[in-house]
Amino acid sequence: MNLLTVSGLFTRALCWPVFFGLALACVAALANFGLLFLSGWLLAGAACAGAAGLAAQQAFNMMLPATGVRFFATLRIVTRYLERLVTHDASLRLTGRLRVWVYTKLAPLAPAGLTDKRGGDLLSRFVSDTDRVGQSYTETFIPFGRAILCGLAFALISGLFLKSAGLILALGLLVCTLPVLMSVGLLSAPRLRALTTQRGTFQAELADTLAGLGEYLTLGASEARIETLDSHQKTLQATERHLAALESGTRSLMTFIGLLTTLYVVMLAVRAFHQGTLSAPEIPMLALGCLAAFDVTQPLPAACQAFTRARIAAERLQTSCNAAPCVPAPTAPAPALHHLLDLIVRDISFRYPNTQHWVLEHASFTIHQGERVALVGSSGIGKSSLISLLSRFYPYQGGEITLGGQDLRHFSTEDLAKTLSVAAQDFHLFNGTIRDTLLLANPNADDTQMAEALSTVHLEEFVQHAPHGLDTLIGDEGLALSGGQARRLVLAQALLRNTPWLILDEPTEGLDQKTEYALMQGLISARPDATILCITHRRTLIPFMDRILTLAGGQICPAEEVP
Ligand SMILES: Nc1ncnc2c1ncn2[C@@H]1O[C@H](COP(=O)(O)OP(=O)(O)OP(=O)(O)O)[C@@H](O)[C@H]1O
Repeated sequence: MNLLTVSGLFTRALCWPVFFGLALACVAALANFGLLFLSGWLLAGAACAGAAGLAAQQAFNMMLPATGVRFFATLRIVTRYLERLVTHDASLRLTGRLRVWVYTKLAPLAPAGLTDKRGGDLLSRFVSDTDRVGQSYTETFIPFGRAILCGLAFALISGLFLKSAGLILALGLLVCTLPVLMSVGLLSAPRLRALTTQRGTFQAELADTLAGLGEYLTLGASEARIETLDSHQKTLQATERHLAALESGTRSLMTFIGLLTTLYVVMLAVRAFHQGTLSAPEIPMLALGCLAAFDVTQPLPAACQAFTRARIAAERLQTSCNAAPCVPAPTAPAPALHHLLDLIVRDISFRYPNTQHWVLEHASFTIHQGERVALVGSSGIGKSSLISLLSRFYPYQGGEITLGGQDLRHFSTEDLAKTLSVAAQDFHLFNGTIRDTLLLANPNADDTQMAEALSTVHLEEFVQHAPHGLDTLIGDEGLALSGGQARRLVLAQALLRNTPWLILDEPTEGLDQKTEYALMQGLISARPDATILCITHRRTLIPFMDRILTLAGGQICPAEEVP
């Protein structure tokens, strides 16, 4: 994606508002020019008539130009207001569409494609970069479009009164827009690129710091962390200062060019007056018109920097969004499943992307529908990795997995989620209420179903005593819950989804033996027909299972002849 392909989003959705905004911006600039142009003529005309005696004073028509001045003043206010309204609305809508587009590109990359990215940096790309690209139309297209169109119109209008003045004005505007802006563009580009990287790093560091604040405090590393953040901030500020100095310096240079041009126009006008080709009131009229004309060049240095920022942001979004998903989405719709949802893993080999170590090597096993199977094995042997494969988070390099007679590769993760519920070991709880958390798993669940699921995982009493019952906030990552309560809430989510398969990764970790026993009993009586694959290190869970599979050396023991 670059700014041109973003214009695909732009042309489809927002073509008219943006062009309407440009038209309004041009009318506002023309009204400003007309106001000063006419005011200059009116004041000088009135002064000349006053000096020429009573007859001239009475002959001078004050009303018509004064009405014109009022008209231009009102038009300028109204069109400026409307322009802001239309262009900001267009910009916000474009940013919104861009964010949806970026989300649809990023979502299929998770989780495998995002493991090497920092959360804060991704957030910065998702929020700031989309903002920059979304606003590029109003921050760059409008000022440049207005400067070109109105610059031409101002030169033409001035040229109608004095040809040479029109030419000089056009030349002055051209010098302002071309060489000056090109140099500011070239000088700013490396700093803007550095600024984007520095800001991304700063936001990533800040996000990490906030997420791990507790750990930094307990490890006594908070001071060092603050110093790191402070130094990042100072670097950012230095780059921003440099860019601001460049922008204001350019604006001053443009003002200077504007004044020189005006001075030259005045000299030309005075000469024309002496030659009798221009009236006296037309001299200040051309001078003020010339000054007003340079108003449209003032936003251009900022627009130039905004364009470079947007281009860099578009490149960064392109890098993030154009990565191919680690697990390609199936091209055909989800296949029809057999009545029996047997899982057959045949000769599977798997290693993580960019690693050499095989986690699974020619592993085979079968789990029939309705079975309850424990998966055991030493820490780090690959049990959770196997679950990730079943959830289609990672691709496997060899072998075949079928579920209900269909190749797992033909399912999207969304289709698979209708059959499998996974209560993972490294679960994530969003900040919200207990109700929000449960509704996330099943948006149609009513209070009775939620109460049943909570009772099965032995959280009913906890929720009853919680300050706001189901509407109690659980905090970031379930911070307001104990480890065991958080895990049981995740189990309640899995139960509420009511899928035929339940995959539980260490479901009773952090629970005392009595609660563990009661929970497993409750779970099995709540879902007697569910097929359960349960990863566990705990011997106490084994009696609840029909059989045990052991993962060792990348293979499943006992080795099975898989059909
Ligand atoms: N995203 C990843 N990228 C690269 N290697 C990984 C990744 N996740 C896990 N691993 C590696 O794969 C191996 C298996 O890890 P896995 O989490 O599946 O083990 P486990 O059997 O579930 O361990 P535990 O019982 O401690 O939870 C480990 O060596 C681990 O370092």
